Amino acid sequence: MDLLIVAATKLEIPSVIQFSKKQDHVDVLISGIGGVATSYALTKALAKKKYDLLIQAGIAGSFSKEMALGTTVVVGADCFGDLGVVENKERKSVFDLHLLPADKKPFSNGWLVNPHKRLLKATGLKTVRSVTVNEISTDKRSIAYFGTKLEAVTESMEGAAFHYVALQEKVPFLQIRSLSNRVGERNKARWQIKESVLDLNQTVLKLVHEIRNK
Ligand SMILES: O=C(O)c1cccc(C(=O)CC[C@H]2O[C@@H](n3cnc4c(=O)[nH]cnc43)[C@H](O)[C@@H]2O)c1
Repeated sequence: MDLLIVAATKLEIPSVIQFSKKQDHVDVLISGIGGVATSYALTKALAKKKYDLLIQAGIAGSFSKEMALGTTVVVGADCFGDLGVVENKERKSVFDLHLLPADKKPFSNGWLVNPHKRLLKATGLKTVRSVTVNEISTDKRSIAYFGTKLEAVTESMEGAAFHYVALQEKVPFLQIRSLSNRVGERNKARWQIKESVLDLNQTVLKLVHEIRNK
């Protein structure tokens, strides 16, 4: 099984990188931060080589007040959270604006849904919704919109781009995210980057072993 592990930065997957160096069938792609960099790097990688599974691994902001930082989750559905307009203090998506039909492939009701339910279940992780943004959310209205209205648990800057390319290219995929901070918390002293990176790497490595031994 040929596996590609994608991360925005090297800092997020140090142990996975070390592990992949000793493996013939595990490649790592450091895509860069953001959706554009991720789409470009992943599309290029998939044009060069056929993969059986793609795993995106990264840290993320959390909208949940209950889940502990350092917890790792799997993303069942992602969306481009800030693709649209804020008009009279109200956020509207490109689907609300009727610029794009909400069910136009690869979207399902505006979401980029992971259809590989068995894979999601096999992770043993909590499956959550996530939003992808270009601008990290800091204001209360955006946080309430994404966390309460869209019921997202995590926020990243790459997830939806990863889902979009994987769905379009019809390659099975998993997006694994570890909660490093509460969305809106800009004091990095209150982030738990070390803990989330550790849990993320342990989780991804365990998952890779399990998938390959099936
Ligand atoms: O400073 C460090 O030591 C360090 C270690 C690992 C990763 C980083 C990053 O800056 C990763 C950036 C990456 O993280 C995602 N992220 C994390 N929190 C949020 C958030 O609240 N809202 C949106 N995205 C978030 C994002 O995907 C970034 O690409 C630093």
